[in-house]
Order: sequence, then C-alpha cells, then structure tokens
Amino acid sequence: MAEIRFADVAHSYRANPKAPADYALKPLRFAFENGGAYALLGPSGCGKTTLLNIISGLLQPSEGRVWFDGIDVTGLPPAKRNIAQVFQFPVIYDTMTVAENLAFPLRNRGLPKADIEKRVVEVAEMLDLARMLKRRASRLTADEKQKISLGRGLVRDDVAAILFDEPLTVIDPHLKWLLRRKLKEVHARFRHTLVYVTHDQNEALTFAEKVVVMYEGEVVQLGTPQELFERPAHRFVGYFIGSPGMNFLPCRLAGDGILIDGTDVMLGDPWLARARGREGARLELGVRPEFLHVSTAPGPTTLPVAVTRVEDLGNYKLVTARLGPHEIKAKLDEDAPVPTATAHLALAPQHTLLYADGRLVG
Ligand SMILES: Nc1ncnc2c1ncn2[C@@H]1O[C@H](COP(=O)(O)OP(=O)(O)OP(=O)(O)O)[C@@H](O)[C@H]1O
Repeated sequence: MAEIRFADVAHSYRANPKAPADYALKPLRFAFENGGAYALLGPSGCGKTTLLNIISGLLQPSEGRVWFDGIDVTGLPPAKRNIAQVFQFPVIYDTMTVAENLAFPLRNRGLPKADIEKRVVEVAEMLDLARMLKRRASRLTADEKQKISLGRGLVRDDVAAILFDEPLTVIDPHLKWLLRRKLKEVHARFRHTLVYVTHDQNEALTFAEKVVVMYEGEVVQLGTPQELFERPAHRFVGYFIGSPGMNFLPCRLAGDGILIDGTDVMLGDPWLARARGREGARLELGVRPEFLHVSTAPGPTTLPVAVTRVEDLGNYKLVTARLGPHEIKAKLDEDAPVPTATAHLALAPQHTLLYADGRLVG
C-alpha cells in the first residue's frame, strides 16, 4: 500500500489553457495517506474521474507531479502503477467460474497455486461468494457479478491502492448498505489505501475515514465526516453535506455590527471581528439546522423568525421559518415544544460560521 501525493497537479483537456475555468482540475496539493479509507465526493463534472485517471496513469496531468511513497510516478503507464480499479459496471469473464475470475489478477502475477487458492477463499468468504465459487459467472445476477468485480479489486494484497469508481451503482439498495459495511470491514482488516468515488453523501460518510470534497475542479475540503459537518471549509460543503444542508444568510458589515441583508437584525462578535477587513467580499453566516434551537426570549444572538411549517419526522421536528427574505430550516428534538407563528431562533456562536466569497473565515 502506498501514500499518494499530488504536488500542484492540475489538468486541462484544452490545448492552451489560460483561465481557471479552462481547467477540469485546478492545482491540487494534498495526499491520500498510506492505508487510509477515502471517499472522493462531489457532483457530476467536478473532476472525480479525471483525478482517478491521473492516479491510475490513464491520464497524464497537464501540470504537477504524482508521487507514490516518495517515488515520482507521473510518467509511468497504468501497468507500472500497481493500482487495482473497480468500475461502475462489472468487469468479469463470463466464461470463467467465480473462483477463476477472483484468481485472475493473482495468476497474472504468477503467484503459487496454493497461495492463490487461499486468497480466493478468503476474499470469497468476506463477500459471501464462497458458496458459488464453482459457478460459471454468466449465470449470475448483476449484483453478484459486481461483487466479483469488488473481489477482483480486493484480492491482491500488493497493490499501491484500490480505486472504486461508483462501484455500487448497479447494486440493489439493500445490498448496497451491506456491501458498504463489508468494504469497511475489509479495510479494517487489510488496511489497503482505498479511494472510493461517489456523488452520494451517505455512501461517502458511511464508508470513509476521510472525505475529499471536490467542487468545480477544486478540492474544497479534506476532512473527517465530523469536520465536514461541524466546520465546512466551503459553502458548497455546507450545502452538499447534511439533510437539509446548512442555512446561509447573506450579511454585511454595518458600523459596529453585522447586518443580515433584507432585515434589521444586527449581530456583534464573534462574527464582527471575523468580518473586519473583508469589506469587499460576499459575506454569509452559515448555520446548520441541527445547531439552531428555539429561545424563550429575544437576545443579542437570536433571530426573530416567522414559522411557516413544522414537520414531525419521527425522531426530530423540522421547522421552516422566514427571516425577512430568507428561509431558515431548524431541526429540533422530538420532545422540544412546537414553536408557534413567531419564534426566536438562537445562534450558538461556536456553530455559526462566517463565509467570505464562499470560504470559511477563521
Ligand atoms: N475527455 C474529455 N475531454 C474534454 N473534457 C472532458 C473530458 N473528460 C471530462 N471532461 C470535462 O472535465 C470536467 C470534469 O469531468 P469528470 O468526468 O472528471 O467529472 P466527474 O466528477 O467524474 O463527473 P461524473 O460524476 O459525471 O463522472 C467536466 O467538465 C467534463 O465535461
């Protein structure tokens, strides 16, 4: 297994890129640590596949270097990179049995027969394929075939990393959940460096120790699920992660306070101190629905809102409210009193963040 490091790696599919918008990947400088389980999360077109292809060697980056364990692999072709890859759709040989399919990557490398058999059985047991080892792959369902693809990705223990490109797309929803758990168990046991591409936040947050969030060709945050939840480094992370996502309230510096746009609500520190010196930037307060609660009385850090809807969603209540032109969502405990037409929503200073031009301040 290897550490994979990107030193100012950028990629453009255009011949003469000039502006940042010409780049599918803007300069990246970060590393997947050896043995870590990572999710690469972002919407369609943000550059996930481009980055994966740069790791596997299918694509040469237009700029920067890629290092595996301190060795520069930027110019190496895929065959020399020692990467296992699992794609969206099964890549298996229909004419072979399940066991032969699983053994294929090991046979290719000339491993002794006994070692191959041992490893095939081990992987088959992990993925609940043991009872069908002798069956021909052509007779299997799409789910089962994709499990074999996963198995073929996991079977070698000498790879630098295993890359999964939305591997559960064709899998039945119930089995999806089981397989995610399985992959987690497999990782805990073998500590491969895993990179799992997805546009689904649930998949990313349940599978990964750390999540790399991409947006418009940029890595906007690399952090644990908890860090992404509590301190989104970019407004996109706040919006994309969480259900519903973070509330954003546009605001501006006004004398000795922060004025929320379209209202007469003024707030002081800690937001005022953070906003000073950022006069030219687009300022927003960001607060997750989970960190708002109803206060019995107005105060210097409460928002006077008009409640428009309260939904009882079992273990919590989802409140929708208006503050001037802005809509705010708050998640309240199931046993919290139901707010009536008007309410005061309290902002917890440590959980109400300031963003300047979309990026976290402080
Ligand atoms: N071969 C190519 N030639 C030109 N532009 C490309 C090529 N491949 C990708 N792009 C562009 O590069 C950007 C990033 O694409 P990429 O496929 O890496 O995104 P993605 O996050 O993997 O999206 P998806 O989840 O839809 O696969 C997009 O704007 C895409 O249109």
